[in-house]
Amino acid sequence: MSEQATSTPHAISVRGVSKTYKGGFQALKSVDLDIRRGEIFALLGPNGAGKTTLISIICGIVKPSHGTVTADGHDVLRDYRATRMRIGLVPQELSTDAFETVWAAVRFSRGLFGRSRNDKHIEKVLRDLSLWDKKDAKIMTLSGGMKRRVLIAKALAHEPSILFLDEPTAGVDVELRHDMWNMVRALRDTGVTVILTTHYIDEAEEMADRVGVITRGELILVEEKDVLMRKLGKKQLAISLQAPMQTLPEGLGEYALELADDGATLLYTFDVKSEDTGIAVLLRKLGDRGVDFKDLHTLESSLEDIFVNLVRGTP
Ligand SMILES: Nc1ncnc2c1ncn2[C@@H]1O[C@H](COP(=O)(O)OP(=O)(O)OP(=O)(O)O)[C@@H](O)[C@H]1O
Repeated sequence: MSEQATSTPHAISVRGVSKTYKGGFQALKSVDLDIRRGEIFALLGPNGAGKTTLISIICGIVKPSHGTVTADGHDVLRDYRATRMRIGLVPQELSTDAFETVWAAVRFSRGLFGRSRNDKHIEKVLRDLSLWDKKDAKIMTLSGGMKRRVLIAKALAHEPSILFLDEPTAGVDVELRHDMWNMVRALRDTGVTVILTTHYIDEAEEMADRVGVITRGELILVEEKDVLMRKLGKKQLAISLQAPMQTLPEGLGEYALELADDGATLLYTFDVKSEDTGIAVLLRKLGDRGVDFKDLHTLESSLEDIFVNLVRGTP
């Protein structure tokens, strides 16, 4: 998809960024990436792929070996204070200011980025994150889920326009995950650009406008989520057989068929884009060969299937 020409710069622009750590390990290899203003961008990748390294470089915390990063058109290293003020970062680790109250910790975070005191804003952030009734509680007394909310509140205290969430729902229960997703969507609706890293593909499938896949330090794909699902998604017809089969029926080599469920199901993979799926003829040919079935249904691949194939290098 072509980038729309606009006079305003992208929220984030990464150009030719590589990172080799001391000791010689190359964690990133010439990454180029533009994050559009107001989108939710999910960065997916297996363990050790380079996600945290990339985020840390974008936030100006880690220095790239090569390349440049701009936030709202400002270089993140040369103009660190100006860019850091625009960026909120919710790190993976839980907060360490255990003895602070929620209110004090969040208010302090605002000051760190040179913003003047604004108790009204802090109150709004705490209310939006359902933390208001915990404002005087010491952080150590909160549940894990509440501590995560405090991390988000701290990241939002200085009114950033770009928010990074590094594995926002790692290890949280299902209910809290859904709350998080709603919070992130609500933020996007207020105009905040959101970049999240995740291991959970359903999280990206649920929330992201665009998806980037990083593996072994290379950004191998950036795509609109819907386009990705259409382009790389497969559809399958699952044919439940009356009698299980050990081998595929003869003479149907032109069809992408495989047996599943110990031979009780015949799976036919067809092209989503093609006009003619070939299903009608296949079913007739199966009938001609005496293959009876009791049920038919279609299956669509998930983002997870697509991701696994991409990372394995067999899209
Ligand atoms: N300070 C460092 N010095 C040397 N190697 C490092 C350093 N930080 C990270 N690495 C290595 O760089 C690679 C990428 O790490 P990174 O944390 O960016 O991956 P990740 O995609 O965020 O992984 P995870 O999902 O496990 O958090 C890993 O192999 C890691 O061991």
